[in-house]
Amino acid sequence: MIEVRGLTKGFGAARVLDGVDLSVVRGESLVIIGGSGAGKSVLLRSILGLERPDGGAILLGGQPATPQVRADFMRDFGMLFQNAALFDSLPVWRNVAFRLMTSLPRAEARARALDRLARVGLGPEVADRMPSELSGGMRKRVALARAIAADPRVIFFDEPTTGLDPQRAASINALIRGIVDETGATAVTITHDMTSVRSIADRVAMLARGRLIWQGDVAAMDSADDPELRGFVEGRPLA
Ligand SMILES: Nc1ncnc2c1ncn2[C@@H]1O[C@H](COP(=O)(O)OP(=O)(O)OP(=O)(O)O)[C@@H](O)[C@H]1O
Repeated sequence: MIEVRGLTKGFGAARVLDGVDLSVVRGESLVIIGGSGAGKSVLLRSILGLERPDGGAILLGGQPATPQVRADFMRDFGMLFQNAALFDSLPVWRNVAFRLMTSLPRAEARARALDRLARVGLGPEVADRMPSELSGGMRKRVALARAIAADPRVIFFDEPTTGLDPQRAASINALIRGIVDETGATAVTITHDMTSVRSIADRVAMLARGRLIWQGDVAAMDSADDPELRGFVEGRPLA
């Protein structure tokens, strides 16, 4: 579904990505972990075409990511941004239906929005409220409903649990896993929340020093002996 080959990207003298190789297989849930500043966002932004890599290649659905290939790919993708990124001037249902409004009549778009809100545990009474009237956890749910509004085949989750208490984080993790299982969508998540990793991932890739230093099934993570991965997973203080 997504293939990254030898990706490099630097800012000034700093080389953030130094030859990243990554394959995301259709239908899998891949979680990319790594410390703050490791380059997770730069990698995600490069895949999305928001960052211009210095070198390497990105393939989407097996084809080099030309503007046309990227445009086709983007038609089928959903994204949950770290800060929810809702439009403050639009009521909740319009936020959820945002991408549907051009292709569906208003009443159908609203019905779809209500369905997706129900899917993430929010009742119809939330639909006409403004984002500013919601708690952080509810805003994340609305953003999740928006991400799945158009039945995407690929969904990106950027730090989905940041700023949530452990129980609300657990419900977002469970929702994400449920959506991936039910829809068969391919999911790519970046996070440093190990609880998220264990709830969401089929496979884990760890980014450090500009490279993916470990990749494997989530079940293999705890028995892997890579010292950097061990330190991260166990939350050991940095030397
Ligand atoms: N536009 C930019 N200009 C200059 N430096 C940048 C830019 N974007 C990212 N960087 C640098 O690239 C490095 C990686 O940043 P990135 O945001 O990808 O890290 P991250 O792994 O997502 O971290 P976090 O977990 O804290 O969000 C950082 O050192 C950052 O300062």
